[in-house]
Amino acid sequence: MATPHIAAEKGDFAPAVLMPGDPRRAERIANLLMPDARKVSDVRGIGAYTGTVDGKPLSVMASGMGMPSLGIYANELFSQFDVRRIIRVGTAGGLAHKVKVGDVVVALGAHTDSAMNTTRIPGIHFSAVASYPLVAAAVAAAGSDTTIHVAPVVSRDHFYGNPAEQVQALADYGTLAVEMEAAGLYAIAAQYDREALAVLTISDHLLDHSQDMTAEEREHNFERALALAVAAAHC
Ligand SMILES: O=P(O)(O)O[C@H]1O[C@H](CO)[C@@H](O)[C@H]1O
Ligand SMILES: O=c1cc[nH]c(=O)[nH]1
Repeated sequence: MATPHIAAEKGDFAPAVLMPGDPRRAERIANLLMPDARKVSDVRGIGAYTGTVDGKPLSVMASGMGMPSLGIYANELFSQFDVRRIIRVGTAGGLAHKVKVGDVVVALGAHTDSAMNTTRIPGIHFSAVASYPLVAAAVAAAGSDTTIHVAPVVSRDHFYGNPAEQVQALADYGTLAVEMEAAGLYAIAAQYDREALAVLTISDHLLDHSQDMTAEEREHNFERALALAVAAAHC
């Protein structure tokens, strides 16, 4: 049955959903992966597509930007459409010297400055972690590629204004990248006893902006991350 934000029926979604932030990237991914893709929802311009990859069902749907937006879609997909796993295919800013623009980060866990996870379990600082089988599948698909990293990221409520001392401290603690959704996704998956992973392409670097991707490149440059995401979706 349709929800306030998804105009589809239960069987319209595959058990695994790839979820970029950008609706245009979602359409591009669907066209790239699934010649048989059909649009199953388009509420608020957030297109959702379902088809098959190598005979296996897959859906692609954008989250919009930030945890509140992703939270709406993840909640509805897990609770109303029998979705079992969501794999975010996103962009992120590098915040440590060991990652470069164009590298891929498989987000093992996600620190956050958002209150959304603070209030989940009273008195507890919730740990937002990826699902191990999905991490393992993505790592296996990465092979020996040294530009693919497996590490914690930070999910922030603000895109602009990363305090320099916070960036340094996060890097000192092994955090490689900043984005805006993974911590929310991991927590919602845990809430529903489902699986989640974020595979992030580094689109810009907080310590050196000389190689930052343009808006168009951010829409297009995701193929390597996509291969890992599909491996996780179908593991
Ligand atoms: O490229 P996407 O997947 O949207 O991810 C990143 O880009 C957006 C900010 O430009 C935020 O959603 C952030 O998490
Ligand atoms: O949240 C984000 C996403 C991409 N790049 C950033 O610097 N921050």
